[in-house]
Amino acid sequence: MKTGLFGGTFDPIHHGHLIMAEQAREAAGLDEVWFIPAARPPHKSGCVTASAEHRFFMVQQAVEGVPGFSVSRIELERSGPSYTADTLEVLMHHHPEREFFFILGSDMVLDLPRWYKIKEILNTVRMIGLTRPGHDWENDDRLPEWIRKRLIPVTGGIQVMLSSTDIRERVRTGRSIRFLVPDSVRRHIEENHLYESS
Ligand SMILES: Nc1ncnc2c1ncn2[C@@H]1O[C@H](COP(=O)(O)OP(=O)(O)OP(=O)(O)O)[C@@H](O)[C@H]1O
Ligand SMILES: O=C(O)c1ccc[n+]([C@@H]2O[C@H](COP(=O)([O-])O)[C@@H](O)[C@H]2O)c1
Repeated sequence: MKTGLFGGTFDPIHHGHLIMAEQAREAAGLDEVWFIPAARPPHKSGCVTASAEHRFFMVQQAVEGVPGFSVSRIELERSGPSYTADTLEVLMHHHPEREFFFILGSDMVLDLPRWYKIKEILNTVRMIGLTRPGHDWENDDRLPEWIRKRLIPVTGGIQVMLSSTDIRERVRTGRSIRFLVPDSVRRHIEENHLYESS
């Protein structure tokens, strides 16, 4: 069974994430996509705003009732930085019958050389790299060949100019986030006064 793993901070999840997950699913013929909120994203320490539980809950709301999409608590139940290599090791151990793919946007593709145990990760899974406006990894010479050849590029699809940073900034300055995030996520943000102060 082909399973896409979509790791992220999801602070909060937005429609850009959902659209890219769907494009990855379609392009690589994935049977399932598991969203994996990072408890402590390795390269974002200090800039995560909502708690891991709030971020998990919002992802859960966003994927509820979507066939093939689900959310995993695996990184919330572990202490220390949420290294992808550690997550993959556990998942491969528990699900030897599955073929895993890791889904990421092009800004993160360019960050791959800095990841913990990146060689081991790329020996284990292939990565599905989706184009994010402003980050063109395919024409970027800085990306080494040994990483490039483990990437499945998804280009020419729908590109969404949305980021969690934009959403947080909109909430903080009292602007609308309607249609940028699922309604259930927007309600959770409002009811819990998330992102109202910087
Ligand atoms: N609009 C988008 N298009 C393509 N990829 C995206 C988009 N938004 C996020 N991603 C990808 O989703 C993954 C998780 O991203 P993350 O949860 O950090 O969201 P973000 O919008 O990048 O957040 P922030 O603005 O706080 O940095 C990363 O691989 C990132 O590249
Ligand atoms: O394992 C690493 O070294 C590593 C370094 C940076 C990011 N990641 C993972 O990449 C995913 C996207 O990260 P981010 O910071 O864009 O939310 C998320 O699952 C992170 O845990 C993983």
